[in-house]
Amino acid sequence: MSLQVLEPMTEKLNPKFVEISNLVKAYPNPYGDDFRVVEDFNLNIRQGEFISLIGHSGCGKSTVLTMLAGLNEISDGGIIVGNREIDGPGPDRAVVFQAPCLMPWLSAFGNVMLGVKSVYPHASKAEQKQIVEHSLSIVGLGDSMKKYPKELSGGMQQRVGIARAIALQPKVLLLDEPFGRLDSLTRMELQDVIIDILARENLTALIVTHDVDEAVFMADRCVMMSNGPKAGVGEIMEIDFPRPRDRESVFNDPMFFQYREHLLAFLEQRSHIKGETRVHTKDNLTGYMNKAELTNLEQKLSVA
Ligand SMILES: Nc1ncnc2c1ncn2[C@@H]1O[C@H](COP(=O)(O)OP(=O)(O)OP(=O)(O)O)[C@@H](O)[C@H]1O
Repeated sequence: MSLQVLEPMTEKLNPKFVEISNLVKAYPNPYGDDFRVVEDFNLNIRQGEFISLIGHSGCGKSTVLTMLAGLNEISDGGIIVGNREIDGPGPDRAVVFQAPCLMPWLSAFGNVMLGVKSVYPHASKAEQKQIVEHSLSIVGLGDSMKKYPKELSGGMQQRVGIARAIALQPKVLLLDEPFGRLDSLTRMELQDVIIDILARENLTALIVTHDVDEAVFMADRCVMMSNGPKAGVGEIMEIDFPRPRDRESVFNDPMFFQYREHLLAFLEQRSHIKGETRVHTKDNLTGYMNKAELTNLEQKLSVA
């Protein structure tokens, strides 16, 4: 069964499936003027593309994601998803947060069903059940549907969170540090789950992450945000690894080292600069360091 049964996608291969234009988020401050967290943030996302959004803590990554989700009011500028300007949350966009926040009195099946019923109230009971079961199976919980959150590990709970999101059959999947609380093995497993789902369902996705390896491994483009306030897109780096991606060959590819080095160099050196967005392909990457400098920098960033 395909998750597109109820609502077939019509905007295939749209190069500007998501258009974020001159986006601003400003909060009023006690002095009567605005604290502009994000300003002139511009980004177009292709249908089916996977974007990773990376930047220093507090620069405004989650702010951009929640505005795209429709959960945070847009102060200025706008966001178009599939030819429609967004003005609030909608089933075309689903979010997976760091904590899955499951209803403790409902089973995994019940938690996923909750969203399906509200988004597809007119689908038959059999169709709703089929969507829930399918979503739980593709995240690897086919045998644990009847379990309650307290009977599930942190990783399994996050799988339910992912199933709940994809069961809504969104066009855009938004991931806000979804693996931040998980151990590295579970994190890798869930990265693979997400990559598989996106390939299968042709979903467009954006992940906010602090993990440079994750940003490179998962994405088609890494978008690096400049430091706030007034944060915007500092640089964009295209990741030229074929899909489907195989973890071992990606991590052993010399380009992987160069991509992550470039991201780290941005975080260290350029993230305060705001101006014209620089776009990098594998042929024009800059900012290389030698291995010792890189190790030094990684240690510094992990302490910060
Ligand atoms: N309701 C609010 N009122 C005022 N300022 C806010 C509000 N919500 C967020 N901010 C500010 O917006 C800025 C960006 O926050 P945001 O959570 O988007 O950053 P982030 O890059 O996702 O951070 P992190 O990586 O640490 O999660 C921060 O300086 C934060 O203090």
